[in-house]
Amino acid sequence: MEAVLSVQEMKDLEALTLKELKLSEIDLMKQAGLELTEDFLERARPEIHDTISIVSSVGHNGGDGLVMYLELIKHGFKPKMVIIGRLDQASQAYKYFFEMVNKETKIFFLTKETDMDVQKALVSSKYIVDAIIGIGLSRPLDGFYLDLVRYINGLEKIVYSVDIPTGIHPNNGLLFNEAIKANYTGIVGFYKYGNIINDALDYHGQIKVLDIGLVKKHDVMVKLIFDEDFSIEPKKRNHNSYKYNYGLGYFIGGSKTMPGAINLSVLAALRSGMGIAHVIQENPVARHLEVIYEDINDPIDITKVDSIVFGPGLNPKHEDYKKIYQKINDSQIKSVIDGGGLKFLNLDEVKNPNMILTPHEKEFSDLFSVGVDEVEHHPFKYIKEIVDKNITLILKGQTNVIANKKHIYLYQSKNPGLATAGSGDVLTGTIASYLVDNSPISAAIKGVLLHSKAAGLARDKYGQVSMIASDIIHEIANVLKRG
Ligand SMILES: NC(=O)C1=CN([C@@H]2O[C@H](COP(=O)(O)OP(=O)(O)OC[C@H]3O[C@@H](n4cnc5c(N)ncnc54)[C@H](OP(=O)(O)O)[C@@H]3O)[C@@H](O)[C@H]2O)[C@@H](O)CC1
Ligand SMILES: [K+]
Repeated sequence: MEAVLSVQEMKDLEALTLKELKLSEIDLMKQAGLELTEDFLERARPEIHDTISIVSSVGHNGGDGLVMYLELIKHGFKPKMVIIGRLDQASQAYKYFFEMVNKETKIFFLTKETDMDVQKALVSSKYIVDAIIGIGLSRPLDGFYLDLVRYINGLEKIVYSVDIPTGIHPNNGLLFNEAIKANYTGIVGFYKYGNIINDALDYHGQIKVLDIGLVKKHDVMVKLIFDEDFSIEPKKRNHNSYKYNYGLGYFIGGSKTMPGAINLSVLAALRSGMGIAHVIQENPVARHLEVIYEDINDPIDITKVDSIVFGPGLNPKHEDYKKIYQKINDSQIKSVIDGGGLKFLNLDEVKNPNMILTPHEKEFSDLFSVGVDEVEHHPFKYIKEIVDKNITLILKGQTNVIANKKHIYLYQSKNPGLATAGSGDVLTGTIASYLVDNSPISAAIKGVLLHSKAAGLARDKYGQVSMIASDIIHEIANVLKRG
C-alpha cells in the first residue's frame, strides 16, 4: 500500500521536511537528483558511451535535472544540457546548481535562434531526461514548451521523466493538451494523484517511487493498493454445513434487451462461493440451473437476505423496481447498486449505510448531474461528496477507486481486456459474495481484487482482445483454487 498525495500535500510535506530535518532546498534537490540518477542508471541502463540529453526548465523539476547532470558526469557520462525558460525567475537552489553545471559544459538555451542546435542535440541522443516541468504545471503547454514536447515525442527516444511526464496535470492525471510519453518515470518522494489516475497510465512508462528522505505522512487518506495487500480467501467450508451458511443473495435486474447482465452477476457470485441465489428479473430469458427465478411481483423478505445486487441490466422505467429500491434503502441490507439501479438513487436521500455503489465514470457524473469532464477534473471532490454520506463507492475505470468515509483506495488492474461488455456485472457478483461475511469496504476491495485476478487469467488464456465477461467467471474458480 502506498500513499498518494495531492500537490498541496506534497508541498506541505516538503516544507515540513525542511523544517523538521533542518535541511535547505539545495539539500533536498540534491537528494532528489541523486536518487533520480541512481534510478535512471538502474532501470534505463544507459551504457557509458550512450548519448544523453537532459532537458530542464527553471523550476525545481529542472533543478533535479541539473543535479542529474552533475551526478552523471561523476559516473563518466557526457550528457548534454538543454534549458528552456527564464533564468531570472529561477530559485536560489536552482541557481546554485545552474552555476555548477555552467562551469562544466556549454549549456544549450532554447530560443528561436538556437532552436536548430537544440534539435541536433536531441536527435543525436539515445536517452532524453525530461526535467522540464513537474508538479508545478499550472496551465496548458504553449509556444516553445509545446513545440519541444511534441518534438521529443516525435523522436521516439528512450525518455526518462522526472517526477511526472511534463504536460500531465499533477492533481488529476489529465492531459492538458500534450505531454511527454515517457518510458520510465522516477517519482520523487511519494505518488501524486497525477501519477495514477486518468491519462497517467498511458504516459508514465514504468514507474518507481524514490525515497528522498522526506518525513513520513501518517494521515494520508488516498492509498494505492496492490494484490498482496489483502487476502481474498473465501470463507472456510466445514463438512457439516449447508448452502445457507454461505449466504443467500438476491439479484435484481435484467430487462428484455439486457437479459444477460443479471445472470453474469449471479453466476459470478455463485462461483465466488455464495451458497444460494435468487434472481428477480423482468421477462427472464436466460435461466440457469443453479439459480432460483422469482417474479418481480413476488414479495421479498429482505430480512432473510445476506446481500443484494440491484441494477445490472435493469430497466429503470419499470415502476416495481422503484418499490424494491425503496425497500433496500429503508433497510440496512448489504447491497450493491449498479447500472439501471443507480437511476433510482438520490444522494441526499440515501439511508442504508451498507450500500455499495458501483458506477463507471458516466454513471458517476450522472449522480451529480454534471458532465464527465467535470468529474475527471475534480475526481476527489466528488468521491468525498459521496463517501461523506456514509456510502461505499467503487468508481470503475482503468484505475478503480474503492472508497468509504475513512479510506480512498486506488487499484489498477492494468488489463485493457476488462473493457468488455458485462465485466462490470461480473464484479457486482464477486462483491455480493464477499458481502455475506464482510463489511462493505472489505467486500468491495476483495470483490475488485478477485475480479481483477480472474480477468488476468482470462487474458492469459484468450488475450486482451478476445476475452469476454463469461471467461472472467470461469477463471474465478482458478483464482480461488490457487488462493
Ligand atoms: N515536493 C518535493 O518534496 C520535492 C520536489 N522536487 C521537484 O520539484 C518539482 C516541483 O518544482 P516546482 O514547484 O518548482 O514546479 P515545476 O514542476 O518545476 O514547474 C514550475 C515551473 O514550470 C513553469 N510552468 C508551469 N506550467 C507551465 C506551462 N504550462 N508552460 C510553461 N511553463 C510552465 C513555471 O513557470 P510560471 O508558472 O512560474 O510561469 C515554473 O517555472 C517536483 O516535480 C520535483 O521534481 C525536488 O526537487 C525536491 C523535493
Ligand atoms: K517532468
